[in-house]
Amino acid sequence: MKSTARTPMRVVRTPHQQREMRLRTQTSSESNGSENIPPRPKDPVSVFCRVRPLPSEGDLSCITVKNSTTIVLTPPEQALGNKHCVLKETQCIFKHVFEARATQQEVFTKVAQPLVENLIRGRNSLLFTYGVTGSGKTFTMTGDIRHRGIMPRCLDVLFRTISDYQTKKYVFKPDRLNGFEILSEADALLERQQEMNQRFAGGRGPLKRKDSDPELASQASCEMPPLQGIDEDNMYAVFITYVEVYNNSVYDLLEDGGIQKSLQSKIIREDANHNMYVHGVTEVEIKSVEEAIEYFQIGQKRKRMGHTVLNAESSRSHSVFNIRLVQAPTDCQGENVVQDKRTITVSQLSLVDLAGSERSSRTKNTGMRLREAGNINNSLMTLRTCLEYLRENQLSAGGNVPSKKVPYRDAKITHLFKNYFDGEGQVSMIVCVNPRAEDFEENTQVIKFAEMTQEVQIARATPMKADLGLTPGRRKANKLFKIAVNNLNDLGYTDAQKLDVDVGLVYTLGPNFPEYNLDSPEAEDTIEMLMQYLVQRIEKRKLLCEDLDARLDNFRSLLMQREKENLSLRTELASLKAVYKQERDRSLALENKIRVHESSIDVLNNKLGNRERQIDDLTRKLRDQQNLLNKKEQEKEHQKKKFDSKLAVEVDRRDRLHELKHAKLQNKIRVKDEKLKLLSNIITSDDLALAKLPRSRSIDNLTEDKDSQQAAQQQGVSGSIRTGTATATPRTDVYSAARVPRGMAAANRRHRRSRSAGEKWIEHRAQNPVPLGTVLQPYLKNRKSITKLTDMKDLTGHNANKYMLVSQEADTDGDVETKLFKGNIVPTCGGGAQVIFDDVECLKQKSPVPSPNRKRPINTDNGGILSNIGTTVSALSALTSLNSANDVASRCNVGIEGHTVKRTKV
Ligand SMILES: Nc1ncnc2c1ncn2[C@@H]1O[C@H](COP(=O)(O)OP(=O)(O)OP(=O)(O)O)[C@@H](O)[C@H]1O
Repeated sequence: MKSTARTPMRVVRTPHQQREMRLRTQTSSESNGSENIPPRPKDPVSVFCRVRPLPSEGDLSCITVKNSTTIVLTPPEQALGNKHCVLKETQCIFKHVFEARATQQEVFTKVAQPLVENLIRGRNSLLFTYGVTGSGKTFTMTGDIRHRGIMPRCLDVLFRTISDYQTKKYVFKPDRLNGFEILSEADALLERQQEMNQRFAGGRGPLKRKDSDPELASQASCEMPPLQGIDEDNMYAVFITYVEVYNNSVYDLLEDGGIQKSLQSKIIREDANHNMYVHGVTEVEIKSVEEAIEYFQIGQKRKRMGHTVLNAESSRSHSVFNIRLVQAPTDCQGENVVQDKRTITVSQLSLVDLAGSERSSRTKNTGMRLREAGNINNSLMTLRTCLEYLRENQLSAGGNVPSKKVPYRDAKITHLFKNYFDGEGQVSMIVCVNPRAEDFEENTQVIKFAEMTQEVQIARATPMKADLGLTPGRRKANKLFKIAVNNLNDLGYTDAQKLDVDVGLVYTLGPNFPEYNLDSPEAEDTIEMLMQYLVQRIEKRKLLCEDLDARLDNFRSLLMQREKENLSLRTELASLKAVYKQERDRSLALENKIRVHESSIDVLNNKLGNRERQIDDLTRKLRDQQNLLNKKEQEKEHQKKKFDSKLAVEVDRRDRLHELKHAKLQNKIRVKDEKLKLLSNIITSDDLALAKLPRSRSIDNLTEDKDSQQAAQQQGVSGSIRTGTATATPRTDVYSAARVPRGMAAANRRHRRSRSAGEKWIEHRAQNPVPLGTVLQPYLKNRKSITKLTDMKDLTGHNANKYMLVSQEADTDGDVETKLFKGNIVPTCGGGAQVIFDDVECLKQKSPVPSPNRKRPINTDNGGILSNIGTTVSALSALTSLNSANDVASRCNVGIEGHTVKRTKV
């Protein structure tokens, strides 16, 4: 188990954030005019001058090194003793002047070593060599096998310094945006394996180098002491890029994939920290100086091949060799890099070997060479212009003169180093001069430019380290712990290797830790004490391990038991799963069936719906038919009623006719009987003569009366009644006056009542009359209803003086006609009574169902219920039919005849 960091982490700002804050602070202070915040420290460009030895001993020198900082330029004429020379001697001062005898080591120590120290401390630096062709720029920067230049020495001293603090390969990985990301140990291991596979497969990958190249080894070995100032708690990795700027195009010299690809021009971009970089450049992680030199040589080779293809010269291009140092703090155990990208610090040392700066007129170049020279001059002129503008801007800062825009982008080489001049870092320049007289003029130009450059101020880079609040010296403690473990292992404590690193224990042992070095006596004491503690720890660990083993055995047996149970459960589970599968299949099949049935149910439901709709339609039709049938039935019933009433009327009429005939025959018989009686009386009477005439007359009259009455009845009731009414009275009067005892009973006038006196009615009507149901009803205040008039008492027994015969008839149209025959009951002298009709009322009730054959009466405003009331007797004769008259007459006759019969008996 690895312990976690005990010290709480502080909020850490990345270098970029720190730089941004610093720039912001500076901007605000400048804009506010505040003088509280001190201005950023600036250093001038460090310009060194190196004078190479004269190419040949016979050459005339025009440069004299006066002291370590000053040279004197002497015109060649003057050097030859020409007293009239126009040009004067010029004296130039530099930071340091290396005379011809100066060694590569001296140059490195003075110029490049501080830059490597900057690199280790996380600062950026730029070093470029400037001078005419053949002045020793490449010699100074690269050197040869025997005289190693600045670049290999930088790499050598760098690797010597960081050798114990290097990460494994691919822990830091370029993100192709000029930044880096941190891979975990596992990912880094995977990358390493892939690289190895590629190497064995012989495919694309890093260089395939020989393990020991004596030439390289000699070039790499400088035997310089490591530099101071390294952070021992950090882990480091070195990356290199090598590009060439030729004809204002940038080429990647380390790009894999053949010369054609290497000759593809790259573009320059700005990263998140405002640093310029070549986009897509090959960035190689190197772990030793030999590896770096080997890559450099590969680059050189590609450069030469490219120049052959392009028919160019090596001195016509600018070479940029970048050394990038990536560092990040280790974790609290000092073991691995903290997996936080923000903690990474990247510093860069750019070593630039510029092309020769001679004029084309002197070199007498033409064509291609002239164009090259033009480009070179242009880029160098741009460099010169940029530095001049920078100097002018810095000199006029705070004044009223507006600052000039520095034309970095006019040339690729200035564009690439824009951030050094504009931002921060350290810039150094070595002006290489060939002291021969022929180069006097160019040297003068170069030296003038170099002098001017010294006046350019560059902001000093401040070291930017991510402070995570971790204990310093943790890596040293880790190392001490591992030394102690190794020692114990050598002494036979094999368990010591199993101990986890405990840096806290190391801290507790030494009072001055971590000030002392690993090879100091204090460190040895610490290791001794550490070993003792670790021995105790190992013993305790052993005990604990034994206990753990016992527990493990127990646990194992328990585990085996559980495993067995698990196995049986698994078997059971498998069988259950099989059952479950079957059940699931069955359920799926059932579900499918259900789906099928559901769909068929849907179909049936649809059909049912259709059928129900059809049933509804048919029911509606049936109801219509039923209604039609009912109507027809009603009509039929109506017709039936109509015919029934007709039939009843007909039957009634026949019956009445029959009765009339019967009555007629009886009358005839009676008349004959009376005649016979009279005749017998006559025959038997003594006073035949006296009695003969009146009797015969009386009989004749009676006979005539009967006959005329019957005739009248045959002709019509109304006529008979009218006749009766008109004629009967005088005839009765005659009887009452002359023959009251034996003739027809005369009306007793004394019993006649006035109309104003109380009337008592005999209402003679059928047994079940048709109800009138009308509003207007005959008003009879005091009445007695009878249905038959069979006896005299029916007429006289109720003290009635009014008689009303109610007759109801239905005609063929279904109308009901009700007739009220009204008369006075007049007592006769013989004790009988006679009815004298004096009024007829006719009530006609129209059928509500009109007959299809019947024409509506014109006057039907009152619903045809009551058409006429109180018609007179004279009008009645015109309105009533023969049949009804017969009926009334026959019924009236009953009363009359009854009286007659009685009278006869009396
Ligand atoms: N300080 C020196 N000591 C000894 N030899 C030197 C020195 N400087 C240069 N030379 C020699 O001079 C020759 C030309 O030097 P070099 O190629 O470095 O010049 P250069 O300025 O790089 O030329 P170019 O601009 O063409 O690249 C080389 O053979 C080199 O060995």
